[in-house]
Amino acid sequence: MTDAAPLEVVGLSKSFGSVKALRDVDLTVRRGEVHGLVGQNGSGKSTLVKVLAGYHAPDRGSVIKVEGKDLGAQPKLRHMREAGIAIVHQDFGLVLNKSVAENIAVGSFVPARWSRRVNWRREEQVAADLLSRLESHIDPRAMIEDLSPADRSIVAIARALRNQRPGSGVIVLDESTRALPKDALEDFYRTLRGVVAAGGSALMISHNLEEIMQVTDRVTVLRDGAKSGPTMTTRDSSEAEIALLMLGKIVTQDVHTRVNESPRAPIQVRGLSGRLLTGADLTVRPGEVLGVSGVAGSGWDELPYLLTGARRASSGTVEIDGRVIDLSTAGPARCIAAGLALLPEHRIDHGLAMTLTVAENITLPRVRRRGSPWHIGRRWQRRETDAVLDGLDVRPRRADIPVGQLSGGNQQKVMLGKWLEGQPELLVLHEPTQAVDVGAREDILKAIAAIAGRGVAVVVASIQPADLAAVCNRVLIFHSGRVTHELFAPAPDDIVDAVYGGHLELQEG
Ligand SMILES: Nc1ncnc2c1ncn2[C@@H]1O[C@H](COP(=O)(O)OP(=O)(O)OP(=O)(O)O)[C@@H](O)[C@H]1O
Repeated sequence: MTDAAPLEVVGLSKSFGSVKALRDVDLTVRRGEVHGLVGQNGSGKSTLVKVLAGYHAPDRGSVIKVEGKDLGAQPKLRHMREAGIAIVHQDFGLVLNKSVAENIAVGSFVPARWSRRVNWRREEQVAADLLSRLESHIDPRAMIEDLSPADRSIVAIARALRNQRPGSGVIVLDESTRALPKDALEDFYRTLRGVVAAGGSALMISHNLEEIMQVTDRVTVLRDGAKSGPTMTTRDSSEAEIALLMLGKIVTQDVHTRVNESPRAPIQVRGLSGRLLTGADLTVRPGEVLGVSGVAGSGWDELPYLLTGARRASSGTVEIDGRVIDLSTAGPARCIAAGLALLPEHRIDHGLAMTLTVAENITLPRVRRRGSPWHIGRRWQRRETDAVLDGLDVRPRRADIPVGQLSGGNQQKVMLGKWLEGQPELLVLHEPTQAVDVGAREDILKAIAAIAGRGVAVVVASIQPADLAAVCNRVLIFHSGRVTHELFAPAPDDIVDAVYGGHLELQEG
């Protein structure tokens, strides 16, 4: 082992045409540390990860050293991997219908020289050894889909360690914990601490400043592609100080935006069943923000899709203004026509058309109604687009570029903006503040309250207790496919208790 840092980046720049995504960034990850990397949406974090993954070539003059070795001008994925840089992506990137050993082996297994066969017994042993290094007893033959979220996260770390010698290498955690429920986070953090205690290192990218404070040893802040202030020792700084360096302004993390409900007839959902939900009944009033949450596998996260026709329900109806829609037969088109709108969790696959422009994405739901077969009409499109770009501070403020060129958080704002400009009867949002920085989170929560204030019934499905507490008039908690708790204007701790505590009775309103 050398005295050199496991990772040292010097003068790293990356341009996309005229956009300078990274400007002269210096960053050193020390041995045995968890190094936090934070920044506003669009500040260059993903670009830095993609350079470290060998996906983007950095601009000329940038230097990347691993264990003191300069990786040259255009390091590729293979060079990064061999040098011991491993990326753990959001949602872990595991193949659900493959085994633990197969997932750990992906991209790394060595087929036999002549037969080209993979020796799966050997791969299972490799997986077992890695897992035992992490003090885990997960069966290498188990299918990923049968594992808990906590165990999946440990498999992802084991896979990252596969090409690293003990006591060296850097695991890059690219918002890896975003979708992890609270009860799985402790296991993940414990495993990570074990890795760095054994001399490994980690670079953790996260929008969750509470997590950054809890887990990291030092933290670097990016702003507009450049370093904002020197790298700080985490315990000598604070969330407020980091947020100020990120955004250049003070933000209230404790947002409170609940609105008053309208007296109009409520939307009634009856007997909604799917793969996990079993006969859910719920009522949402126009102007109300209703939260839904629960542990993994309890059905709460299926509800947004069943309720909006994005996934066919096995049974269930929704009644809006006296019209009853059978959710076991109605598809998305009928549901949209009836005023049901969905902001899905996976924006790339389900929420946005990546090659269409920002303006086209924002106005898409209303093109048919507002335009004609001969003429779409640019003026209303420009008005709606400007309202979203300004209201949610989308950066860069460009209507004409493909939405795929925006950073993840800015894409999230566009996807939300698409529905904010309409007037659906019921807006269902799944993890609406994912991928956004603390400043944008405040803007998004206020925007949700504002649309409810216009008389729209809103459902927010989330595992973030602070988000639910900030905007919801009421929160339903699911266990085993059923509603077990109904909380009125709850505090975040009430939600955590109801999700992870014992089964309480339905609270009185
Ligand atoms: N392929 C690309 N073409 C053009 N511009 C790009 C491309 N990829 C990123 N950018 C721009 O580079 C800048 C940095 O984006 P990046 O995705 O690195 O930000 P980020 O800090 O990861 O943001 P977020 O927190 O929202 O994920 C943004 O202005 C973005 O629009």
